[in-house]
Amino acid sequence: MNNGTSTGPNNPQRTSATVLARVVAILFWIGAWQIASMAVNSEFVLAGPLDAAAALVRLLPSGEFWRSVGFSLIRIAGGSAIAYLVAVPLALIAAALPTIRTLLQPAMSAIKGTPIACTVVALLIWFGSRNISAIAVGLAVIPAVYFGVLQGLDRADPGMRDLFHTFNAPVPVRLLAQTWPAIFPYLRAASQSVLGMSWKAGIAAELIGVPTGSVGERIYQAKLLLETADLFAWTIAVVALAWLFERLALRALDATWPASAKFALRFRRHEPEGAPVVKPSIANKAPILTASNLVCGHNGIASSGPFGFHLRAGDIACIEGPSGAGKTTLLNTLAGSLDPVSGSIERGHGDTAIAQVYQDIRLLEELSAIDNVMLIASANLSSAEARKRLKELLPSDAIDAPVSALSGGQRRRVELVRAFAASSHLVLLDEPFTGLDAQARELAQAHILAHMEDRAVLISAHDAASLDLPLDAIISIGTACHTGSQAARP
Ligand SMILES: Nc1ncnc2c1ncn2[C@@H]1O[C@H](COP(=O)(O)OP(=O)(O)OP(=O)(O)O)[C@@H](O)[C@H]1O
Repeated sequence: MNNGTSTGPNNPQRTSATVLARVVAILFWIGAWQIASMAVNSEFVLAGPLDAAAALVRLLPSGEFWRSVGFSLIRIAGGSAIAYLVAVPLALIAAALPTIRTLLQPAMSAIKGTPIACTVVALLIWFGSRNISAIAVGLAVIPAVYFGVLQGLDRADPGMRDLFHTFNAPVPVRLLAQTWPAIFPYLRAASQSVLGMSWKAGIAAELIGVPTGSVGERIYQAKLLLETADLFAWTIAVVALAWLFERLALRALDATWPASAKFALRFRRHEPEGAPVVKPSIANKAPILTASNLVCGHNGIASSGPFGFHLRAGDIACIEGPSGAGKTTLLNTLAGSLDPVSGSIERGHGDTAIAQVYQDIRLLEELSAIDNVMLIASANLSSAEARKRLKELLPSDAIDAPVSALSGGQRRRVELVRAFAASSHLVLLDEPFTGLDAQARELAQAHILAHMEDRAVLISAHDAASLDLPLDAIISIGTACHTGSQAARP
């Protein structure tokens, strides 16, 4: 029976019960520690928690305590920060250049696999003891971050990569809005495991090198003088510092997404002053794009074609064919996301700019509809104009909400607005009306006609007759055999 009581993970009763259970568990172990120290009955061998707490209370007000903490904190935090600054760019370079990746692989694996204690002895000989913790921390953090980032890049969503590539987004936009979210979860997981460990590595290095003024030196002195209570007090302080450091660093990392995508809005592509949003039409209406004997497929295996057609400024053409005929494959080949199996695609302008609406939704889910549009839009398109265009197809309250909160049909309409907000010669639309009701479909078709200006538009559909658009050409793709026949514009 449902008595109205929430039983989910956010239930406050459950949360406070969980906290209480944890406190009880901690108290249990502190009690066990106290009983063990009372049984041993020697403060030198095993000081109890009360002795350690008393020692900590004695240490906390002393300037020497905070100077030692500051000494080690600067080196451990500094070593970690430098390690990130080295490892992230190295991973980006290694992901782009296989030779560099192969070259770095054994070095990173060796650093990762070598115990810190062994490394520290050599580091002491080379660099002395003063900054030993920073170097040891750097060596612990670099491989973890490097391999984490590399894994993120290897598993980056190829669809989002194609999106930024097809729309020819500037490099800073790609790095901040595509690369960063791809590596972010992997970097976070690596950071979670390595940041707490960095304190262990740093303090272990200080215990071996005993640099003057460090936490390691204070722990070493406590051990020499058999001040077990002080030893435990320093250990508690180090554990607390490591915990705090990890929490703050992870919070700072968490704050970077989706902030980085919003920051990327500053780097939108700038067209020359006063240039129209649409690229200037090609002289004499020469073809924007010509496909000759074009055979399309995946991994070198042909699935449709050969195609022969051309598209000129202002053309609206339809690729028509049943499910599985090869419409998406042809569009992705024209966009440059897939290589042709054979034949050629000639771009009339050399730099024929392409915008695309994909069959699967490709939006930055955490960003609003307006931010998704503005990220890709021509820098000459004002935010007010983008908002106006979105309002043609979406309710007002959907424009500033994260797109993850929109319906499938609404998200598709955001993609449509984005495609015509970008500066382009050719817009490829892959079944753009999927999931739209009759009225939304009508509005979407009107949006295309209102904003295509001098662009060519190539649109895929199962049946060209279902489109209420003035078509200049229909490219029909056959059924079972997947070989294409097409009617090029006369
Ligand atoms: N990534 C892939 N690797 C290998 N083959 C693929 C891949 N994607 C699609 N195919 C194959 O290519 C052929 C054409 O698929 P495509 O998605 O282009 O068809 P479509 O006409 O767009 O279909 P639909 O209308 O269902 O979207 C199909 O036989 C499909 O199985």
